[in-house]
Amino acid sequence: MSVTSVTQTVPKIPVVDFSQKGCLKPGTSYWLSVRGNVCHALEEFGCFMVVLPNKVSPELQDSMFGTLKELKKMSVTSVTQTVPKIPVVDFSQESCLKPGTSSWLSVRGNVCHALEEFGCFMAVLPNKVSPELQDSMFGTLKELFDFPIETKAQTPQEKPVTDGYTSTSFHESLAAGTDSEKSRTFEHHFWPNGNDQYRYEKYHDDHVQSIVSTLRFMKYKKPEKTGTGQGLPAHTDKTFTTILHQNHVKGLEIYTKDNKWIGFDPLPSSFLFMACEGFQVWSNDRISSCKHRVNLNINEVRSSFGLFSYLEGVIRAPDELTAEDQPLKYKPLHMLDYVQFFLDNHRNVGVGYSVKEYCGI
Ligand SMILES: O=C(O)CCC(=O)C(=O)O
Ligand SMILES: [Fe+2]
Repeated sequence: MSVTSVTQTVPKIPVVDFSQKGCLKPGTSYWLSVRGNVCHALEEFGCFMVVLPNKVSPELQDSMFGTLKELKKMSVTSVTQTVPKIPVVDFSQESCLKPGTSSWLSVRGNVCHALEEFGCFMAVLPNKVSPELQDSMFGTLKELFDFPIETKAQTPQEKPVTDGYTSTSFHESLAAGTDSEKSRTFEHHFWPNGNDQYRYEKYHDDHVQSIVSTLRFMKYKKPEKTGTGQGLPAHTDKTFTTILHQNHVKGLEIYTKDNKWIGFDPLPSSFLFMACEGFQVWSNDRISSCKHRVNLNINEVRSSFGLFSYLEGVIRAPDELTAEDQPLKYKPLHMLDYVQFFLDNHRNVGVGYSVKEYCGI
């Protein structure tokens, strides 16, 4: 595509080729040629198409259009829509994590509103999860589930936090604690010589002292038949908070205050943040734990990661959240004891058992 002449019989927008290095150096023959084409094109059409081969790499394109797609989705999704949608909170401004700045105040307002209304929100962090990081995370997840069943079944386990391997006919999950020791034990169980891709604990904030977390890898088999609701039954997590990240295969749904199931539309650089049962106790029911399920309708393997976080010790609502018209709703809750109780008794108490039954007043 050197130069398309402007004198074609079927008129076409003229193309000017800027691929030669010298074409921007005044006086060179390339420059003279390009200048002639530009002038001619402008005189005839008032415009031209500029061709700059290799200047816009496929990666740059992907990143530009990816961001555009995210922005487009963000602008139409709001917590005040009439058809409810999972609220989106945009964390793209650097200053939004600096307390007191206007973007922090705005994000804080959106987070509180979303949690009060839905118990969850989708956090959009453009450019924080690069395509390379995504590939590496989902690549590691695939490698993990490709290990023989015997290796997976012997994954180190520690109670009460649900580390280890579990499976049903539709779904497998592998979980490991996120402190350095547990995560190293997990890594060496699968890769005796270590695996650089797996070493995620470098992303973990070790200043979050009282939080115990489990990182769980989940893989859902292709549904045998779509529309049969295979996946995970409706439940609330027995954690304080859960943060989910998934591949492109939809299926996660959350239950709204007006009793509707709404689907989560994942974006590559986004997470779903959910307030869970511990949060409900701490907030004295101001925030309800987010009820959700996985309902597979696409004939593809769905993969997801969950960071399940628990608070060590006892949770009680702070004074600010209890008042005469808002009396205390829960006895103090020892989260890890509650998790252990549920693990030991879930067959008897059922999947719908919650903190209301365990320590509600
Ligand atoms: O796979 C998902 O997105 C959700 C998993 C989930 O809800 C759970 O493990 O508690
Ligand atoms: Fe869950």
